[in-house]
Amino acid sequence: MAGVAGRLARRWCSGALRSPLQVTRFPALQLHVCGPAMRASQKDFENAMNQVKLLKKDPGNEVKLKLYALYKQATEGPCNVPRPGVLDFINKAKWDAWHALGSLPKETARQNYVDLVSSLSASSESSGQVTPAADRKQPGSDALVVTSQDGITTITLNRPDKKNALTPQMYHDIMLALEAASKDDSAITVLTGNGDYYCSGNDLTNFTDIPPGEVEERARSGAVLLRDFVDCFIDFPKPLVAVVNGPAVGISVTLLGLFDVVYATDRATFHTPFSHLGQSPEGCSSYTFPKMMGPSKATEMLVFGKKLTAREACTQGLVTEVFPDSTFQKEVWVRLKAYSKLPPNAMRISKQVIRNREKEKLHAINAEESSILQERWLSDECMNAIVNFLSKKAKL
Ligand SMILES: CCCCC/C=C/C(=O)SCCNC(=O)CCNC(=O)[C@H](O)C(C)(C)COP(=O)(O)OP(=O)(O)OC[C@H]1O[C@@H](n2cnc3c(N)ncnc32)[C@H](O)[C@@H]1OP(=O)(O)O
Repeated sequence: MAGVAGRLARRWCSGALRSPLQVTRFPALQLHVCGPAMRASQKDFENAMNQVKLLKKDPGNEVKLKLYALYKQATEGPCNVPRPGVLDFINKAKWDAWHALGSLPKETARQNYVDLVSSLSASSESSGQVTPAADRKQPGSDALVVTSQDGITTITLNRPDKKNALTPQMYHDIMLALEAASKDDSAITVLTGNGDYYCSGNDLTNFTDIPPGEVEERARSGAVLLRDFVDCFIDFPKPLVAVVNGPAVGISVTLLGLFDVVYATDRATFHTPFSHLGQSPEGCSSYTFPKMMGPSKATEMLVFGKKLTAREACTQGLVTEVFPDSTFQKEVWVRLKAYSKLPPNAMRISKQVIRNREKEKLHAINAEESSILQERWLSDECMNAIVNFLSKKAKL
């Protein structure tokens, strides 16, 4: 079973449903799924398990019990374990729901599960996404969700409570997801965020808990990670689209210069507070930003940390188009679905013709920026800025 799906199923089976009155919070993500298939395959089933994780609205305990029962029936067959004791209310409710399915065949339970999830997803406020790609290697944590549908592979940052700040695990998972997306049969790849933020950049707590003797080594390995990460964006062979669903900070902004198209909600802002953090630009922005907006506008952003509105970012060429927040998801996904029907090889080749002109240059810039940043991470300015952030967080 795919990692995310497995974790989800385990969570459901092992206590997410803590009390019949307790509501499990689901991360907010707009989604829309295919209608019910005539006969659900194992892949459909795994996709459905991933979709449950992205439901915008909590489906309520009754539906969750139904999902639990169908999941158990589909994977283990009829319930023939002893009924939990009368005081074990939660497990008894789960057992009852499963037992009520009697001898329903596994295939039918699987189909019913898929149909139920599909109806929940369709009724959820939605736009244009999602069928997780069950045959791809799933990332190592729930902080990233990869889905594939309608010729579009979507990589969603899924740490909304931390404004989708990027942990080392997430950098690795994004690299894996890009690698898989470059080889799958989708025509377009999308990066987006779940929740009110697109991404708040590097997780600043990445700088904590470093033993004194290991600071240099951490800076060195951080620079290697950064370089590898950005290289994946430089080399990505298919059209890469950023669906910027909210404010973006730091590396999530600089990387936009390596995307082919950037769509933003009018609620988005673009902020690169590198000097405030004692750091320096990465993601090839020292090259792409001056190229797209001219050196002085780039300096305002990258050196003085001026935060741009979505409309300003669009005027500066960083954003392709801005949409009203109320229709953002709908309009963007309709557009992307139409683009994804274009001949994929032609799109891939056209992208490469554009990118190949400066690939070498971008790699060299990435290497240089990473090495400068490695030095910056060791500076007092940087250390102080991180301590500042962490003390505010700790309300010191
Ligand atoms: C190896 C590769 C290195 C690549 C180099 C990359 C560099 C960069 O990306 S530099 C940019 C780093 N990012 C930042 O400086 C942003 C820091 N965060 C903030 O300024 C704010 O949190 C905010 C403006 C993004 C949101 O403010 P607000 O709406 O007031 O929400 P909170 O501050 O309460 O945030 C909620 C929750 O999320 C945590 N959080 C947000 N961003 C980060 C982050 N970048 N790193 C770590 N944690 C973050 C925040 O601490 C709150 O957590 P709790 O207090 O636990 O609820």
